[in-house]
Amino acid sequence: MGRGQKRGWGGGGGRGGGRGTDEWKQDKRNKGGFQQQQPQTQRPEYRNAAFEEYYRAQEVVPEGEWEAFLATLRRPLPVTFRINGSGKFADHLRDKLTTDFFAKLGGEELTVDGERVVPPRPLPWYPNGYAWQLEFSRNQLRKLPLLGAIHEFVKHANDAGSISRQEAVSMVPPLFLDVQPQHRVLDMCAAPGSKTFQLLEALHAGSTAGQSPAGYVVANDADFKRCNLLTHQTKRVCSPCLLVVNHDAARLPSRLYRPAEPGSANHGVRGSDSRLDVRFDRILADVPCSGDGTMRKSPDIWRKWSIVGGNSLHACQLRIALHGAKLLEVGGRMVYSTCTFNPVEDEAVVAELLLRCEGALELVDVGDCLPELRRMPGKHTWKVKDRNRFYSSWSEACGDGYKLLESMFSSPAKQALPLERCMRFLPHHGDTGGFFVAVLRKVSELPSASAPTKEAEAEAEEEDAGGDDAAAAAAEAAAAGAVDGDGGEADGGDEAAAAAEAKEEDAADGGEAGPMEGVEGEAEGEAGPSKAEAARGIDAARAAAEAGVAAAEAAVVAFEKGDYEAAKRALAEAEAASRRAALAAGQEPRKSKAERQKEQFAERQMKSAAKQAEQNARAQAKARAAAPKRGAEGGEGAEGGEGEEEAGPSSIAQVSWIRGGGGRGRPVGGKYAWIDPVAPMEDEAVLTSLYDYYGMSTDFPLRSQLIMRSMDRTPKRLYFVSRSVLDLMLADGREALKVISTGLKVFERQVIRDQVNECPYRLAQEGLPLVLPYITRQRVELTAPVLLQLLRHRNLLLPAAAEEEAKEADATTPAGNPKGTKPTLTDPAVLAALEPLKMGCVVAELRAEDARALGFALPSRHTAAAAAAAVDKAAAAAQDGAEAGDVTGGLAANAPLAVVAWKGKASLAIMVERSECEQMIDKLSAELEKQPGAAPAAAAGATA
Ligand SMILES: C[S@@+](CC[C@H](N)C(=O)[O-])C[C@H]1O[C@@H](n2cnc3c(N)ncnc32)[C@H](O)[C@@H]1O
Repeated sequence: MGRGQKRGWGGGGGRGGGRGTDEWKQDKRNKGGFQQQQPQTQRPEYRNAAFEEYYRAQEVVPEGEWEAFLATLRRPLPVTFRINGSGKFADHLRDKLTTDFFAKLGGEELTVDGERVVPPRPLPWYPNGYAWQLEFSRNQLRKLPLLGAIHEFVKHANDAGSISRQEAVSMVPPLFLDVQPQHRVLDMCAAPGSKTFQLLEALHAGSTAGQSPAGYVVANDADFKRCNLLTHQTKRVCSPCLLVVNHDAARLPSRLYRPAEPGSANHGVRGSDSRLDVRFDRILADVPCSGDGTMRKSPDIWRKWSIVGGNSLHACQLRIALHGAKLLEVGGRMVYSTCTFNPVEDEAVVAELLLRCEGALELVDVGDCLPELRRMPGKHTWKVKDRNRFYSSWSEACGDGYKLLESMFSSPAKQALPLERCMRFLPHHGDTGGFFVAVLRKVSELPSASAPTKEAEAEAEEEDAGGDDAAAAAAEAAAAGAVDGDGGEADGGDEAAAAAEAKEEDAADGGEAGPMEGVEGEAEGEAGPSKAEAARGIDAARAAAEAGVAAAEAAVVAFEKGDYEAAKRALAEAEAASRRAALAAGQEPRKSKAERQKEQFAERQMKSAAKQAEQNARAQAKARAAAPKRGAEGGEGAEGGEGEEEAGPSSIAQVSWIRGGGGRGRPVGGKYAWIDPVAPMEDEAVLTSLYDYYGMSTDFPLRSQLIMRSMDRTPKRLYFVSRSVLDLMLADGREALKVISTGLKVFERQVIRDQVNECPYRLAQEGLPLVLPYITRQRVELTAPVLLQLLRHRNLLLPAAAEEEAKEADATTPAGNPKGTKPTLTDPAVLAALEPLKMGCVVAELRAEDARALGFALPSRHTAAAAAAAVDKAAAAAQDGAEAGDVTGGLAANAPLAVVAWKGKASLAIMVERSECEQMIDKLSAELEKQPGAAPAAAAGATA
């Protein structure tokens, strides 16, 4: 496809430099992820002399390939996607795409208006043929119905979570990380979460429904809003093993402290807290970068590119990488990646990291892995340029260079490192974007890390005990400001402030000088205030921010009392203090992140107070009303039950621990008061009703691993967290971790007004694969045709109600059909099985016999002990290098076919999103059609 042509499913049109942010914008603009290319006349000219001069000089492109490199960069990016999960369903999707669609396109010779249709191709290096590349022009899409059908299919699959659209080279770093189910994994710069998704999939590989792997993934991003996006994007993995946190990656807590239990001999004794050194087996440092490898997707970078972007991010990237090295377990693996070609952000960071770690970290030779993935070896020498000229060495630049750091330069010591083991992916080699990946292994403790001094430890405890959340908030605001809204360029002042505070954190963290030393100093020396100035700024920032937090807490108290005027005054005070904190931290007097968060928090409090008052009034009115009202019955209508919470001060839950925010109902406001809390569900009445109603085996750890994200006694949703994630949160008694989200939604509150409500919670479809094996009641098995019928119609009348309907239905339609007759459940075996079940939530699942015949996962029933044993077995097998099984559990895509449904008086209705239903319909009917002698009608399911 030539430069002037429009691509039907192209990237393009993105604003700004950062790939992460740009991916986010694309996702927001176009849910299906397939956007139309802008007409060429609206495009900027794809030239940038500074870019060309810089990269010609760096010699990152092999001799003779420069024109091909530039030409490819100027073309839009083909669409690439990967199939989520693995095992039968993933294979089914791949095979369907191949046989039903791609094969029908024929070979190379297909043309539309003389333009060749590029055949879809699997990415040859991606395992199992699960990743594909498509490249159709808009004209082709319009004129060739089959391409339109492919477009629709892929769009639906994307919506339903069966595939993920992701840039080809962005799929690479997780593949080199080699995550196994027992690993503690950290994704340092995770939003919007496409790689976190892959990491979670790898963690769950080999587990079956009902199992949680022993490991976990901590996904971090400095940007609060993007953390929410990350939470949303990774929801589809349905994992209880994910913890999303919001920190500057270079300041992620490396130690957690757990106070002695109340009642124990040491309770309240200073210094008696137990300490957990936070370490990870796998770390992905996919750092913020100048993003010029994404030019094909974000052509704006052609216009914006300048040398400043990469140079100003180098120190931040190095700080993140160094902190990653510190958090890495000995024997563990870390992948450092960027989407830039720039050696200053790539090899320079890796080389400096290796030198500072003095042999504790080494580059892994992955030359044998993914041999079909073409790559260029890393470079040993490169040049550094400031706004004036190129320099070949630090000695040449140290007097004259503008805002340059020694760590940016190559040196004889760096040249001796095996930097050729780094990998650079060039766009014209695989028709992709550009990327850089280095795979590192920690072979010993970092220098000086193993023996922090006594003073440093005492200092660290002092610092932690002080609970300087305000300073942390100010620092995080500064750190987050280091990347502009479009995900790329550092702002010198913010960067320096963040760096200064990072230094403070390092001291508090045990004074591990060694490899960390100098990064911040250099950044300060060149780009920001002096150390003394920075320290004074921090003190002032801390004082102001503490005042801000106190005022915000006063605002919360006032809101809770209903004194809105006092609350507004306190909020104004909090805002002013927050502005002072930002100024003192060396930021521009624009609104800081902390300010915005506090404002949003206050706004939420205001809304929640108003809602509470309204609910109170409603509850009172309801109590006064004598006559029972007819309630919603089943199906989507029943979801209205969510608003049925009682209100008032008595509705605040009393729990044994809280992490994160707390807000309303939390006596001291909580460290991160503006974030939803994480607290255990400890209401015995609710727990008992869950166990009883669903007949859950008592070894399923609802009592310890069910959490809520609000302090209401009747929270709307209940989430299940894996033991490993829970342990991490419990170890964090001082709330060093700023938890944004965790847990897999397993129950949702559901109250039906005219029905005795035996259990106030229905199951949530996303948590079903996890809990179903432990459920012994309220399950009904359906034959494949009946399940298909239910999925298609969503609501099936029960016979008695159907008779009523029929009586009411007068005469017939003009076509002679009975008027008003709705799809009805008539299968006697299913009706008999449904009969003894209580009204309310039920699980409708494909019966074992049909599942076996059609090759689906069997409905499973097992105990927690058996699941734990299976997890251990899988972990041991993984450690021995055995292949993971072909079933990936914890992922809805590979669970047995089952849906959350509602048995009402008149009908059986399912409570599953339409797009998910469509995927199930597709899978089920495809398998039914394959059955010998299957009539198309049978495959289509009964329609009456
Ligand atoms: C390249 S994007 C990450 C893309 C992501 N790994 C993915 O595959 O979806 C870089 C991310 O780093 C975040 N970020 C920037 N500075 C950071 C810092 N100091 N600490 C942690 N995250 C940071 C940005 O908000 C952005 O989301």
